[in-house]
Amino acid sequence: MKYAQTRQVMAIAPVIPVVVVSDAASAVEIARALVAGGIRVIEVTLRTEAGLAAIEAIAQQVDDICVGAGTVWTEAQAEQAIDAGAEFMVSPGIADDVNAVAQARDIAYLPGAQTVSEIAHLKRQGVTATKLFPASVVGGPAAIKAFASVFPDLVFCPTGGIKEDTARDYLALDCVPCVGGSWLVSADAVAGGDWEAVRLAAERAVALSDS
Ligand SMILES: O=C(O)C(=O)C[C@H](O)[C@H](O)COP(=O)(O)O
Repeated sequence: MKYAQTRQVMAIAPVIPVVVVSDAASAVEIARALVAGGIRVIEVTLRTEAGLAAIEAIAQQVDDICVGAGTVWTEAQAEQAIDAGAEFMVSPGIADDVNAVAQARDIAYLPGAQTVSEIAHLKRQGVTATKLFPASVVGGPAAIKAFASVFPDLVFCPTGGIKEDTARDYLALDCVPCVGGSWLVSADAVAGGDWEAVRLAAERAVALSDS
């Protein structure tokens, strides 16, 4: 069971941008803008029809970015995402079937958890890194501190409700190598094709790791 890859993905940038795309072409533009701003990782959610095609297009057309699939709930989705070129997978909650695929295919995986019991379940499955979702609702940095006290060997990627101005509070915790968030790629920027706004948001996100 190898989960070292998950921590490698979490070490790429202080933020894993979570994107919801409506077409593969704009996904490629988004990924290029993120790379131009210094963020070399992207989580494309499978919440839209275009998600898989977007992962494939980014994997084939954008250099120097680690592309992953988000909102992965089923074994079939996991297999399809990996076949499309996903290098990591993320689920908002526990999805044991997806975890089994991640282990069988030796790919980085960040399953979500909300409670101590869910984190304990994931730990029993061999998971050493979890997405905490929705982080702001679950209790923010204070909650993560409390979770970390009973799971000192785990790391967290809090996601959900985190913005540019609150990310630093999470990243200040030793057990939080990165956060996830959709704020870098706003719906307005995508609708207007404003890739420069995405690049600038990525640049500001990189700066979050400066102490
Ligand atoms: O689709 C998934 O797999 C999710 O778990 C949900 C996303 O991670 C959140 O939508 C990001 O949260 P926001 O930054 O608050 O928008």
